Amino acid sequence: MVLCPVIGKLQHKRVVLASASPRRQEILSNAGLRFEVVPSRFKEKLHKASFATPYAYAVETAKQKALEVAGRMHQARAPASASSWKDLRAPDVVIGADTIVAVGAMILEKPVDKQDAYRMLSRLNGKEHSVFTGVAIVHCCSKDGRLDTEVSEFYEETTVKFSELSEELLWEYINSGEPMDKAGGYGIQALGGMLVEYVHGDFLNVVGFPLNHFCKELARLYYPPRPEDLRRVRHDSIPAVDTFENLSDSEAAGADPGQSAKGGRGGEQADGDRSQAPRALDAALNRADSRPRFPTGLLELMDGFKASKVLFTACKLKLFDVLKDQGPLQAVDVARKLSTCAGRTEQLLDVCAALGLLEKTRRGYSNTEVATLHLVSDGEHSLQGVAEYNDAHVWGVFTRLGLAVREGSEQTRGALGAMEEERLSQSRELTLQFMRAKHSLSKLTAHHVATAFDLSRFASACDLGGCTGILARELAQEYPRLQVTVFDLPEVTELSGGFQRGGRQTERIRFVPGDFFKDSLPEADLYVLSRILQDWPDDKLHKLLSRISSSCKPGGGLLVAEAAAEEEGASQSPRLRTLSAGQPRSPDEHRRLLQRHGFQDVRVARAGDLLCVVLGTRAAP
Ligand SMILES: Cc1cn([C@@H]2O[C@H](COP(=O)(O)OP(=O)(O)OP(=O)(O)O)[C@@H](O)[C@H]2O)c(=O)[nH]c1=O
Repeated sequence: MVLCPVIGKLQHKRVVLASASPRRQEILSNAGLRFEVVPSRFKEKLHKASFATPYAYAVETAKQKALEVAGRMHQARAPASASSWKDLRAPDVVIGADTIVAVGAMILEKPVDKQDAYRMLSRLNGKEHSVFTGVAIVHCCSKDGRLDTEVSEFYEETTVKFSELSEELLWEYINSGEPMDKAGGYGIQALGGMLVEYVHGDFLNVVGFPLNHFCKELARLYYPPRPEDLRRVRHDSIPAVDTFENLSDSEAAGADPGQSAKGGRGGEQADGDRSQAPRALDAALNRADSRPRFPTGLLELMDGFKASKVLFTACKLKLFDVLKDQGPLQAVDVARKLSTCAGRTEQLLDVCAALGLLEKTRRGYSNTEVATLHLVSDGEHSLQGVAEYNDAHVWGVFTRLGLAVREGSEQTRGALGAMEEERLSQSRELTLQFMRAKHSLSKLTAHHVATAFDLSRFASACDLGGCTGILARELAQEYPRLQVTVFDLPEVTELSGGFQRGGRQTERIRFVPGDFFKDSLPEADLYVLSRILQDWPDDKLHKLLSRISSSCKPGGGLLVAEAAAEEEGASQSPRLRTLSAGQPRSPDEHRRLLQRHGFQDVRVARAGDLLCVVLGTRAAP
């Protein structure tokens, strides 16, 4: 995965493709680049004879295309302008490209009509020619209202050989209409591919964009040190989220108490910051001298809470639901539908787009695939419940983290993740929120847990802390003989009815209220603990395992599914660890834990990306 980080360098920038070519758009979006399309109005009218080589012409045309768009967008943002771009951030990067076909010194562009296409194709017939694409990457920066640009340019050459083609075939091809919007009068990616005997070089370069060279150029711009560029270091934080730094409404102020001290970088100033050409910055960051490397990961961590809050807020406002039903929508229309402030809504939408949750095009904002799948409330795989619970509860719990660490008291231990415990004393609404969160997470993992091992030898199972019964349903579906008991606190089992869907297997599932620390456990051949141990500190965990061990018959089983830590002693990713009160454990540590409590033949398997699943058999006492 060499290319992703390179493309990722542009992730938080406003990138504009100054091209109407659908092929370029496709090549770049397939590569994972997020950008807007603003076709250039630059007329391809440079005097060809004044260029020493065909590629010099292509490069200059590409540059003029990109500069025209950068200039137009910059001007449109001027206060006097009536343009709809006025309120938008200026582009950080504008990409222009120009593809030409060259036979010797002759340059062929797009044919103007069928006769022109015929002239071009006849010239190419049976011969080798070169396809050049010139590319310009223009980094823009607004200084005192003036547009400052830094241009990187390059070209790529590919050699193409046409077969000997009959007149009839050429005309048939011309009449297909394909040649008309393509340099040299052919499209190698479609019917034109049949005319081609061989290609030497980058195929995508012929199609319209040399992706490989582009990535190398980005790597050159963003990674290696260049001593002449080591002029200054700037902090290029998470720009998209910075957008909210000058929020003045009370919610934002509460979320970021330190923001007023930062001196609120507003629109123009922030633009100037983030629009810096990357070379000076990144080269400086990678310098080989004694200065430390730029702590990008650390700074992202510092800002991570803002991104979470943006996501929670968008979910709470039902932003993704509105866009699912009615998108794409412009910011004002979203604001109208949500009854929110238009300016702030636009900021929220832009940040969501920068975070990859929304797509922004000229037609407006729409959900990305991940938002459609996981952030729309009624989706089968919706994680809205997790967002809602984290926002309503976990967020507040974590604000007491300092106190919890200092005092270590029972009341504040929840700040380290023992949500279960804290939930007990809370309201019915909070219990429901917790259940919705667990329900949506279980939906993601239940199938993996149920199928990590062949459990068909067990006739009955008891899912301890099984909440809404998602895993129980999956187990019952997977093992047609299996009777499953869901054992959870009375306030949970009481509310679990609201989460049930009908289905043949439900008669094999029963819900039993109880506390696994106090009440006797229902009888079962197999006990299941899915994402339970991580919520408890060692003393409670050993108490629970020893109770299970006493209830389990020899030959019975214990199936444990937990967030996976990579290896011995390795900690889990922060994403997982923040949910845990207990220690993160590696698969081997889980194995030893089960062995210590009388289980043998302990086997370990991975379940999806998230969980490790451990199965042990109760030895005879
Ligand atoms: C040889 C070849 C070219 N093309 C297309 O030819 C256009 C070149 O014209 P351009 O002037 O560089 O681009 P444009 O289409 O006018 O767009 P713009 O960048 O806005 O000027 C681009 O489309 C290319 O994909 C193909 O699709 N397949 C091929 O095999």
